Amino acid sequence: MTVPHQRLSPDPALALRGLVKSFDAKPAVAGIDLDVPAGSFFGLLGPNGAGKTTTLSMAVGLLRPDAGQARILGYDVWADPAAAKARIGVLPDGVRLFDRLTGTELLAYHGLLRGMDAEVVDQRSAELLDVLALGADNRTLVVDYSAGMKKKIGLACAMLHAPRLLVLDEPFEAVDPVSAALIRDILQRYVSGGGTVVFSSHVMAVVERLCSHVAILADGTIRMRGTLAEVRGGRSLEDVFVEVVGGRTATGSELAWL
Ligand SMILES: Nc1ncnc2c1ncn2[C@@H]1O[C@H](COP(=O)(O)OP(=O)(O)OP(=O)(O)O)[C@@H](O)[C@H]1O
Repeated sequence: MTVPHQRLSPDPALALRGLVKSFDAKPAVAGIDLDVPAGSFFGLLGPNGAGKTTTLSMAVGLLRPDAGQARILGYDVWADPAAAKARIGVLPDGVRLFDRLTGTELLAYHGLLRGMDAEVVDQRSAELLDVLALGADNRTLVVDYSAGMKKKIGLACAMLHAPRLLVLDEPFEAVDPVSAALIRDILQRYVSGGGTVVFSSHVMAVVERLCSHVAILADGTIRMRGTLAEVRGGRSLEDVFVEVVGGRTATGSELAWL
């Protein structure tokens, strides 16, 4: 099932202009312009090393670009970081968390850092832990969580302050199918309520199922973008993806020694 386009407003939730980033003179992102419509469920696809994490990190103010601009709901991420960051929730790559805390403590820390009322934090964090099946009274430290549980607590931290835009780096990676279905459901409801989600993924089925819009990245540039239907053009997303990124097919003679 694809999600219908929801209440798209004319101002993009996220606007990237001319983003460029190199590491040791090697371009990782080579000039990206992208508008993510407000109310959309936006999937960023690309092979390993395409520049997805680098792009999203620059988009949310975690990594300074060599050139270019990122605006979140009209606020420049680098010129007006407080206003921009107040409006987003981010699940970064690798989810670096203060992990010597329980889930409840970590959420309290995030909520209070954002200036939220302690009672609201308590009530929302209990609800998030419950909905994400992490257990509101779980005394396990986050450092001892499984990879999938860490993803889920990272997502809870990103959602706690009810941001208008969620930017999620591979939210479904390492997550079991039951939890993935749960996360899909939560995100679909969030978008139905007017929120915007941008996420990177390698899982075509998830992107096909959830996204209203898709962009395919390769070698630090956007190769294709549009609504899901436009990008697919009546084919499977996987076929389009492989064609766009120039997939290599095995001849059968490789690894003969194996
Ligand atoms: N901190 C860094 N230092 C040096 N090179 C980096 C750094 N971060 C990313 N790169 C390089 O930039 C390129 C893009 O990496 P990036 O992590 O953005 O890709 P990605 O599309 O997210 O890949 P994946 O799907 O494997 O997570 C790669 O060639 C990577 O090696």
